Amino acid sequence: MNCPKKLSMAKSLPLYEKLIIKRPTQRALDIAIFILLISLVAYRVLLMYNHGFSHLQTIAFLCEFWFSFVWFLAIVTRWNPVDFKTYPQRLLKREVEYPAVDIFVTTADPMLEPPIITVNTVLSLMALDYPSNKLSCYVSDDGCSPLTFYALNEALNFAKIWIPFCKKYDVQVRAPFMYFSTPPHHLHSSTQFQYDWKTLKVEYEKLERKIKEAEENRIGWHEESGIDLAAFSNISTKHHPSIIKILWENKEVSDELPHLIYVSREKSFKHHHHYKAGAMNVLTRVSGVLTNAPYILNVDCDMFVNNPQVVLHAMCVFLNSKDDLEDIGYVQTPQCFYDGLKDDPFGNQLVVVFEYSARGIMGLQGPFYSGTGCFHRRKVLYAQFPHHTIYFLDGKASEQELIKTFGYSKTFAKSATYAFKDQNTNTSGYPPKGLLNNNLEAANQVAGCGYEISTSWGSEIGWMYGSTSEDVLTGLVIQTRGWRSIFLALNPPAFLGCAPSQLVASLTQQKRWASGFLQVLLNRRHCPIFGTLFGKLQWKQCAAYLWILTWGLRSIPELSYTLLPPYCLITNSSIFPTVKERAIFIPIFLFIIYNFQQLLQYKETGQSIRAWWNNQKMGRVNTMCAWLFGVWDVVLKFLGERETAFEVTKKETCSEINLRHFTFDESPMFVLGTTILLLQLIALFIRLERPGSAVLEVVCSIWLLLCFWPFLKGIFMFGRGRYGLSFSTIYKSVAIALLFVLLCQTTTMN
Ligand SMILES: O=c1ccn([C@@H]2O[C@H](COP(=O)(O)OP(=O)(O)O[C@H]3O[C@H](CO)[C@@H](O)[C@H](O)[C@H]3O)[C@@H](O)[C@H]2O)c(=O)[nH]1
Ligand SMILES: [Mn+2]
Repeated sequence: MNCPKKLSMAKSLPLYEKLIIKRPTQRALDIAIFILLISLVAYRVLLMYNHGFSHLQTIAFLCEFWFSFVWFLAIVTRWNPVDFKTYPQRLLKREVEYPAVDIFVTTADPMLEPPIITVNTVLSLMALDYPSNKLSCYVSDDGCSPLTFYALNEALNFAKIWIPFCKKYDVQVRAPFMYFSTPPHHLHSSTQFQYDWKTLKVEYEKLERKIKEAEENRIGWHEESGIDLAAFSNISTKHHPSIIKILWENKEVSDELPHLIYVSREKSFKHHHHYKAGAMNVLTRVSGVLTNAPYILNVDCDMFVNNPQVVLHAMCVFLNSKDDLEDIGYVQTPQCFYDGLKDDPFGNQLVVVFEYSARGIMGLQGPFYSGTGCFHRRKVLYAQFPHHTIYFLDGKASEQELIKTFGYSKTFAKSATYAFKDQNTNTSGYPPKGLLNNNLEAANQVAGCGYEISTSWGSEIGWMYGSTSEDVLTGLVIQTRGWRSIFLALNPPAFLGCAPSQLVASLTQQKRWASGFLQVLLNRRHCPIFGTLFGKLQWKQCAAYLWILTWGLRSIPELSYTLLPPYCLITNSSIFPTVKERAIFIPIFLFIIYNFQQLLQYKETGQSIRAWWNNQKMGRVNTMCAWLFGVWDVVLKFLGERETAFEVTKKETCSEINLRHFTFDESPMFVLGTTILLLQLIALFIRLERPGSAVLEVVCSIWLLLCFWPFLKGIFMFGRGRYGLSFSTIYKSVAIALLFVLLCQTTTMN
């Protein structure tokens, strides 16, 4: 950073501050729940001590012990909530040279991720409030699609009028589809504005139409487009050479357009491409030889910029003070969603998780890396340690060492040594001026699919391989080296994305996360426990990682616990204290206080009671259906049966979203959900026929029935397309439920 001496940094105001949030009620409730959980566990122990061993009690004991453990982790995670406030105005006053930022956007499939969505993301990024000559936008296209390429080209033409418009009128939402979805709010201000607004809207609609027509594959669009699509002809998306095209080069003018580069990495049947992590590593290298900015911002193709000042905010953290110990590795913004369905019917907007758990983690070593909306220091991705103490490779590393780590490209090795150098001499990246057009050859080389063989990519440097949640794994590795991170919850939110708007997509995403997390937990090289024992991961941070990484595993105790009430009702036994026992208050209070706390959290975050109920219901469905299958995927992988694939989430433009109903398909996840529902029905029916003393068991069963109610609707909607469950799902579920009843009866006979 070229900071003039006269401007004494020490005296100037800080660029960001940490604010402690006090939540005494939440803490008290957390503790109360923990004490009740422990009491329940103690109750089981005493019971078995007095009445001897019982299978039923042992299962309950194990489950409740596990719930207490997870609750403990949750308390540690959210005990110290904090907030960070950044002051970009102060940064603007300091006469500093802004560092360059390389922006990465990933897209993988033009069918699941319509190009118009990607185009909007790219347009919003190119229009960021930051000197354009310091920004380079790289788009990775794993679908190697001429359509995406064409859409980007068209978008570029539109960008030439869109970006000046945004800057002139200080537009807040810079994704055109969003901007034009509402009438301009100062339409009446000036005739010039009205005129510009209308012109831009017409132009945007033209762009939309062109992309749509190409999508519908109107004959001749290839030729008519006037764009050279030869590189895309006669290739398979899974097997093709790398295609790198510089769509726009900024000629060092700060109010022009930023660089725009299209990258489709080489793919071959012989080499594993490692999904998103692989794409990110290619982008890291390609940008390394072309622009080599000291900071990297990455966003998914569906996350547009909602706060154009976000880069300035992030720089407030990175450039705060020269005297600061440089130990902040990345700055993460929360995943917020636009046009979320009312009352969060599929429980995937994660508002409460972000407000409570993420804020808590902010008070520890810092947020997990969550894959999108994150700024990294480049050298952090090259495995450097904080505080300039130890370099993964010191500045004097031999060429051989560099090549062994970073691969055979000499151009890249050289660029990496620049990245390691002090930030002070490296504000605009290497080479300091312009895009190195001559380096396209090197760029193609480092985008090759065999480039990483026997290098450290994916194991020590870059994005880590081995988990479909590459984001959490990569963040863990960084924090294990001692880096801290900072969470930037801006208002308005920095980025807005699109949450899956249908049940199947949502469950698939949950399944992938659960299996990805488990893969991190079981990773021999980098797991949080080793990170704390042998690395620099703080123990509380380790607890927070364990809290999230055990998501998938939670399905097993939860499913077992769910089977207990129907088992009791069918066999006329009991698992909870009876009305006559004073201990009955433990589960009752637990139930009341827990749900009260949840409700309070939904209220505090401005959500409805309905949203609470939907989330609590979907919590059960996600855990027992999606997460269980996530675990199953990992088991299969261990048995060598199959590779866990990264299934891309389907993105829909908001106009398509009108479904609040559950929709089903043939997935075995639905068999499980339906079986759980049927079991509760059977159990309650039996109980009606033969009243007994078990009361809480009945309550639990009814509660579960309500949670799985959409499946009952699914049965009734049988035969009505995707709103109903399929015949095969229903008969499989009936068979399993009957088998369970039969098993219950045989165990009682013995
Ligand atoms: O082979 C692949 C597969 C995916 N992607 C991209 O990865 C991103 C995330 O994929 P998506 O299907 O949207 O997954 P989500 O579950 O919505 O993503 C969340 O979870 C992922 C890890 O599970 C993180 O990587 C993401 O950043 C985070 O938003 C998208 O931009 C994809 O285009 C690729 O580039 N190549
Ligand atoms: Mn996504």
